Amino acid sequence: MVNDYEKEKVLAAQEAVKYIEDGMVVGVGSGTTIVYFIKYLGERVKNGLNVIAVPTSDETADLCKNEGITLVTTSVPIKIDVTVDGADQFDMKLRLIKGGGGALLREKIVASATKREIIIVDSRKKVDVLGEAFALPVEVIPLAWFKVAQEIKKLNGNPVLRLKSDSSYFITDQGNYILDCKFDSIPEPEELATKLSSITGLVEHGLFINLAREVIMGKEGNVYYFKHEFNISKVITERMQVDTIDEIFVKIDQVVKSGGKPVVEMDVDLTTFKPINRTIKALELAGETYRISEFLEPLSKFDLLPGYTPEAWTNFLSRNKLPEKYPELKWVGIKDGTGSNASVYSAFHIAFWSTEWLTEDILTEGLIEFVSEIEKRGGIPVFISGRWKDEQFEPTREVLVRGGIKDPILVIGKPHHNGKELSDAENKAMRQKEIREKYGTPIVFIDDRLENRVAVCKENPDSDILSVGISIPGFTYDEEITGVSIKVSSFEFKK
Ligand SMILES: O=C(CO)[C@H](O)[C@H](O)COP(=O)(O)O
Repeated sequence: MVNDYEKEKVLAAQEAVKYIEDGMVVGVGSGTTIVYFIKYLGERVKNGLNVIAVPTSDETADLCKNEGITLVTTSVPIKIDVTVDGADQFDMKLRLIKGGGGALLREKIVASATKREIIIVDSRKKVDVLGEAFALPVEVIPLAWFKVAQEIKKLNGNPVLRLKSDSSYFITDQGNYILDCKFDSIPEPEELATKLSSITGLVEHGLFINLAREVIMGKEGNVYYFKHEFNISKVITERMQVDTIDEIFVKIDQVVKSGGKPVVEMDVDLTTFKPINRTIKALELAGETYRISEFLEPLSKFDLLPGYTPEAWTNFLSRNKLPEKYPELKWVGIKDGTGSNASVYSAFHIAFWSTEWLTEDILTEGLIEFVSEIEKRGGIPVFISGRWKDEQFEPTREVLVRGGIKDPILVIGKPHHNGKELSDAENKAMRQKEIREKYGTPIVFIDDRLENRVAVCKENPDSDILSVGISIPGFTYDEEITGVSIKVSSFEFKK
């Protein structure tokens, strides 16, 4: 009987094998998840697929041979089209810990020669912060293991020499030892990687940074994709990003200096949160209802996912010429339309707002550092959202806390005022007074929608509030963003 995690591995492996095309040079990773991938690749080879495989371990080489897959074992080619490998942990920046099976050195060599590194995992591997529940494997020259271990202790790691079940030393395919190094957590993997790489006698460490292009994860019968390289928003340049964030910091400093309490207000959806999985699932559901085949494979069919606002949705439709392809469908309409008011948009929108998926959102790049810089300078970060149901509060908080924002201030929607239903913009405008009374002076408002920015700025006429547009990579944007000069694509900034 295959248990749940084995099923998740199977799902991820079945998905990954679809990316292998005739004539490719394919890197093949190591580990128990990869065993399934080799099996499915073998099936395709038996059906006529022509590939050359580059194995990352002797065990993988043997498994490939048994499946009749052609191998290169002499030296790693300089160009590998796709590599499929497993991982012990991955985070939202697709940084990995690898080496649980002891094959990290060859895995890293193969990954660094690969154009498209696909990682396949079961759901236990997804973490917010690397290293909390897994010791980082490090490959060392046997002669140097004790010296290297002492140096790792100075970096607050607790290294343990890996042994086999019979208590003999675990020897890698290259004849080296493995130190499994337990850190409390690894919040700055780049920094640790640099320090580890400078230790003489340490051959390679299991932190894989900027190597994975996507992660395919099986979870409870579904397949989830995590991609790092979404198309960067074309409407924002790096200069704009840097200048805008600098302007925000300068403004905070000025207000603090004059004794004020500067508040930086940030919208949630498509500003501080990236709803990737929710968008994919909502497209899939709408695709099933309206028989739109492209919606069933959104990541391979579209270069940008649709933003959920009417403007971003329309932008998505015209960008992909969908109404021309399916003229019989009603593509736009009211967001919660049902019955005769139903449209593809309402099917998408209703599914997109399913409460049970809210916790799958991830934070926009750089948010944690941005928030902590605001606080360091004496500013007050406030998350403001038109999310309108009571049950949306906890999942919103959960995503922020899980992402590393310990005690977020959340100002979340009140859909009615004096019996009147408020729009997102009206709601955000109405909350300004409360924010001024409770927290301080709003000096920055960051939101992906122009109408929200306009409404909030009107409510803060005296405070000279900075209105910042945002278009996060990977999603279609409100067309109005093109006419805004103060805008960002994420919260990343140069320190
Ligand atoms: O890095 C690895 C081997 O060096 C493996 O890919 C990693 O340990 C994951 O293995 P599994 O798929 O068995 O969980």
